[in-house]
Amino acid sequence: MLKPSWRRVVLKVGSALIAPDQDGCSERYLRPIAEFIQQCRQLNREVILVSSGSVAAGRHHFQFQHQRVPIALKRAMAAVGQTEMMNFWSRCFDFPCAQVLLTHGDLSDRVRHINVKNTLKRLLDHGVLPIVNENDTIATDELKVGDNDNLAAMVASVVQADALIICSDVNGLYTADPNKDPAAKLIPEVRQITPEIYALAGGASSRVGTGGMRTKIEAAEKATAQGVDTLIVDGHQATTFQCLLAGNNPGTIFYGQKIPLPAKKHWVRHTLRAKGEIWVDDGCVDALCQHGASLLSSGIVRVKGDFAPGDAVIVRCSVSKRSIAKGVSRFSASQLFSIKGQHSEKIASCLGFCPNGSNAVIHRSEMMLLEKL
Ligand SMILES: Nc1ncnc2c1ncn2[C@@H]1O[C@H](COP(=O)(O)OP(=O)(O)O)[C@@H](O)[C@H]1O
Ligand SMILES: N[C@@H](CCC(=O)OP(=O)(O)O)C(=O)O
Repeated sequence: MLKPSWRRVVLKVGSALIAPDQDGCSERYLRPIAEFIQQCRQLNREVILVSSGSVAAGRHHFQFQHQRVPIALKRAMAAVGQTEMMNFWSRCFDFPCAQVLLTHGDLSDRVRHINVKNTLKRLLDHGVLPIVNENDTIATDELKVGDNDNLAAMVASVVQADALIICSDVNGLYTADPNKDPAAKLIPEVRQITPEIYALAGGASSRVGTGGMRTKIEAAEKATAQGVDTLIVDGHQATTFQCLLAGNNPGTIFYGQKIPLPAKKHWVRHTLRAKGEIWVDDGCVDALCQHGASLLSSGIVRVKGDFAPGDAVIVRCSVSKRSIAKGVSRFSASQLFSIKGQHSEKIASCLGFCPNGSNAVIHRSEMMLLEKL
């Protein structure tokens, strides 16, 4: 479904397509995908490829039979598999390819985020195909995104893509995992991602897949919030790509929201990870939810976690215990311990200084109310 309005597309290719037999990269599925990329470019569409498969492609170099691979070995597999995968893609094209390896930290740090954005833009401007993957060789649990569906959605947001196409081993979202339930039915269109949609998702069934359907729905939620149409399609079938080029939907499409979130709020909501919690009283919940106010110290009753100024936190109602909002705290956890419950004018005397010249603990421009209360 290559809409005329889609000028920039992020294409995500899963491990099961890159190395289906875990015996190095296989041409079997990659040729039609490479042709699709070429055709998109001929139609003046910009493509950013997010390619999984470094671990699956590198696995055959290591004598290891068990299904659960220790993390140090996985990193080594990724190191060797990543070069094989890049070589493979490069051989498919007569234009240059660029390897872009990212971790979550590269996207959550504002300066690095802008560097990634500028680099991707330069590559596209010069006709180079960016090929993105997680930097699995160095990524730790804390640093990594963890799956390439979410990574692709974050990349789609960074490059302000119009569409995200997730090529998987299944042709879309079904009412249940079709590998387990033969009666499961394909859902061709999703307009709103609700808890009921999440409830349909099961895990990965292939030996090499990471997130299953859940991470694809998470990716669709991230991308559609910024107005990016998101498709899940079957990358095994060459007909999928003919169908896309003919302007048809071969799988499931999640429609981009008509009113996209502003970029900064999207980044707070969908890229930053919360490092702690600020619990607030009922009056404060009312001010945030009903009046769109900034969070002030007077409404804070409890602070959890160890966070620094500039870190994201979850705001919780101390009565209902529900998560109300996510935002960037302008104060550290230890500073908030000193000023919680105090009126804003007391901040300077409590702390001995006013850290940033502002009284708001979380400014409303850096706070997102959470829809799923
Ligand atoms: N509701 C569902 N609809 C479709 N597939 C589902 C669903 N729930 C779980 N799955 C599983 O998700 C798998 C795709 O995820 P995954 O193996 O991680 O693929 P990839 O490597 O492409 O990221 C499918 O093969 C399927 O078994
Ligand atoms: N970054 C990892 C892949 C992670 C991942 O999400 O895999 P997949 O579910 O196959 O898209 C790798 O290159 O092996």
